[in-house]
Amino acid sequence: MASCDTTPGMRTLDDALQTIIGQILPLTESELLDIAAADGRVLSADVLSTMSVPPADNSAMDGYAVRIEDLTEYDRLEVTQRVMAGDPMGQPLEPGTCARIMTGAMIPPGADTVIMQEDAEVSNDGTIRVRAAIKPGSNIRKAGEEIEPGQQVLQAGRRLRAADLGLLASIGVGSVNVVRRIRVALMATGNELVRPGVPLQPGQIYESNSFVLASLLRRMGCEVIDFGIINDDIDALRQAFLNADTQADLVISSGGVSVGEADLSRQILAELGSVELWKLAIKPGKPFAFGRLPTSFYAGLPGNPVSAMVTFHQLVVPMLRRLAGEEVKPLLKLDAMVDEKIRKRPGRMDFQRAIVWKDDEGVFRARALPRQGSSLLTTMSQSDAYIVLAADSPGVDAGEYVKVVLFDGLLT
Ligand SMILES: Nc1nc2c(c(=O)[nH]1)N[C@H]1C(S)=C(S)[C@@H](COP(=O)(O)OP(=O)(O)OC[C@H]3O[C@@H](n4cnc5c(N)ncnc54)[C@H](O)[C@@H]3O)O[C@H]1N2
Ligand code: MOO
Repeated sequence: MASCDTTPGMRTLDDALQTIIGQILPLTESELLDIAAADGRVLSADVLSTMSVPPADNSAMDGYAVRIEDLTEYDRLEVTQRVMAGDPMGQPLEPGTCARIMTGAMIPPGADTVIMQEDAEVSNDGTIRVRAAIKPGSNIRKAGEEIEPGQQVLQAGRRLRAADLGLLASIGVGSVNVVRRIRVALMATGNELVRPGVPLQPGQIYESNSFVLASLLRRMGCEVIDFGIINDDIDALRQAFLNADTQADLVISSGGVSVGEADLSRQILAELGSVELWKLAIKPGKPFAFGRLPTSFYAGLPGNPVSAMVTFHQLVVPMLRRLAGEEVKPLLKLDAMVDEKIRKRPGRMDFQRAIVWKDDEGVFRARALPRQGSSLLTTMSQSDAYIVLAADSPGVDAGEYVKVVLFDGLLT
């Protein structure tokens, strides 16, 4: 029978997130940036359009601008003008005439419908005959049909995506106010750690967490202040925490948050500020700590590389979103069928690394990697999703459905 994880004092992930969201207030400082430079940044103010989009009625097709009633009154229409996209307004349409028009060109006064050229038969005498039944108003994009003056196009708290930058450009906005970059101090703790590039001595390992975390932080638009490796020495750690606190909005360390004799991070956090959370019912990531330093927040990630990533995704990303004034929404979870059984000990919510694909019948399938140790960084590199198993779940059998969170959906 599966035994339970009975670690005392473990908080659920939801409970922890509530504490974090409740304690953190969004930053209030902002900066004005060109829209190209604002990619991935968070708007600090609503953006309202001062103009109509499109600015004028224009053609959605290459063809002929006509007056719809002329189609019943005249067998052929004379092409009397030609309007291209970018041209000034054409001449008013006289009865029995039409305008050659290109996609994006302004509709001349009097015209109310565009015939696509495939529906027009062109004669050498400069007239056309319309071959198809046409609905009045066809192929015209009306001024303001997408955006009207005064309309809010983007809301404060929006993390700008590619389409948003285009949208801003389309209403003539060249620069926007965004929340200033969140400054994050990053440190890796542990006497065993060395940076790649030097040979390992017995007992040492290469430090990898800060490379992973710095990459994730930059993807979130943060300014990373890298404090490198700090030894398990109480004075060195205290000094690093104090320095980091003066420079950053959020201090993140990895390692040293568990219960071992060199696990000093929490001790220093308690001494300099307050421990608001410690020990979560998640696997991996149990020893995660959250608290306050004199002027910044602190997140203590477990040293195991997978634990550090899982806690970053589940807890640090919401912290960063909250600091930036974004709405913190639950992650989108998909249902996928497992093709092999998964066993788990009840007690902690489990984040198993998995491969996800769609089978020939269109069903999402997931398979947990065979090894799930929290020290195995290869499992993060070789997978594309987390299978999320509830704390009380004993696991699932082959053919049952599980919840999966795709790494792509994590936006980091
Ligand atoms: N008696 C107990 N021991 C442990 C418990 C427990 O509940 N009781 N929890 C285990 C769990 S779960 C985790 S997770 C780890 C986390 O411990 P720490 O956060 O204190 O991390 P360390 O002990 O410093 O390191 C753990 C592991 O990760 C390696 N590491 C650390 N930093 C890095 C880095 N920057 N890059 C690469 N690898 C790193 C480190 O060498 C250790 O092997 O505690 C368990 N123990
Ligand atoms: O929580 Mo630890 O992160 O299980 O390995």
